[in-house]
Amino acid sequence: MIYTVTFNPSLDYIVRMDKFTAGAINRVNYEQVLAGGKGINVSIVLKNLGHESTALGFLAGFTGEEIKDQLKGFGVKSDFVQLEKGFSRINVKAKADCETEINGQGPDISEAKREELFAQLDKLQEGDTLVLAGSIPKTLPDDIYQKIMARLDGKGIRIVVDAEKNLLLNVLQYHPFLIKPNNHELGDMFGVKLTTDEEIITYAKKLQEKGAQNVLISMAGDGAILLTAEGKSYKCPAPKGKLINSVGAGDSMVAGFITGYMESEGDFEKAFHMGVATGSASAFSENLATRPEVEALLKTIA
Ligand SMILES: Nc1ncnc2c1ncn2[C@@H]1O[C@H](COP(=O)(O)OP(=O)(O)O)[C@@H](O)[C@H]1O
Ligand SMILES: O=P(O)(O)OC[C@H]1O[C@](O)(COP(=O)(O)O)[C@@H](O)[C@@H]1O
Repeated sequence: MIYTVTFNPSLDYIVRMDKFTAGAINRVNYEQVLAGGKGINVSIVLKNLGHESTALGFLAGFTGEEIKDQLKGFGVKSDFVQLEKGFSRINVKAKADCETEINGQGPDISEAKREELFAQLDKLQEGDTLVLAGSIPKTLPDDIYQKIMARLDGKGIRIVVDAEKNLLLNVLQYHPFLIKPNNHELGDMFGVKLTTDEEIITYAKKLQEKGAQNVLISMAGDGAILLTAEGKSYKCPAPKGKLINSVGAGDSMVAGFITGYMESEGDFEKAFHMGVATGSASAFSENLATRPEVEALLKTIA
């Protein structure tokens, strides 16, 4: 069984306008409200690709209700811990000549509510896959993913982590099966700007030295690089297409990789190609990738 955890789910308010001017009234010509947050996006894309998962995490308020309803609409199973105060955040994605994102901070999560999630995770079994993805509300300590991995250590659960900076660095000692920073996040972790593939591979290897098994580095329109635990490396350019909405492309890549890995019974190159095709299929679409869109792009890669 696959479980995704989103500590800080969101409603993504996606708007388009011809021009965005800071400090002025901007009127939009397109708007959409989508359930989001990294683990949630992974669950939606897994479902689109034909795989069941259960979305876990925390929801609050009227926005939380909408997120739950949208997931139901997608046919995604969920079992969120309900918070009594506050509301799940709203993340604004403003697309004009350039993209501006304003991500909310999210509700407080008490110790007792955290324990409720931990109790759910204690029920995971050998062979399960767990995706820990996205930021955490400011009120939580940034060793929370580490605490979860320590708790599940040795149980034979395949853990995938998609998070930034310390949240990710802190878990490496527990040997996550897969991590997926993008090239900018990888550079930020080491305080450097990475420009060439060689530099990216050098720093991705440092994450392996710190304990990560397989490291997938996404590079938006430049495709991706995979370093496997067995010491192999793969590079794949992104398929050609028109960029429409890159929100959720990284999450889609994670879902595609897991799908490719399961369907090929552990072939990393196939998983990698499926990941790239799924990321790009989402980037080339208003909504998250569907299976036919992914299959069409996969033919251009593999
Ligand atoms: N402009 C684009 N053109 C083609 N593919 C894209 C584009 N942006 C993203 N992708 C695909 O989605 C994957 C993940 O995108 P990226 O933006 O690197 O992730 P994140 O959203 O985590 O920053 C890329 O490796 C690529 O396969
Ligand atoms: O948890 P974070 O890092 O604030 O990111 C949340 C945002 O990331 C997304 O999950 C999209 O992520 P990606 O574009 O990296 O795939 C949005 O749905 C959401 O608004």
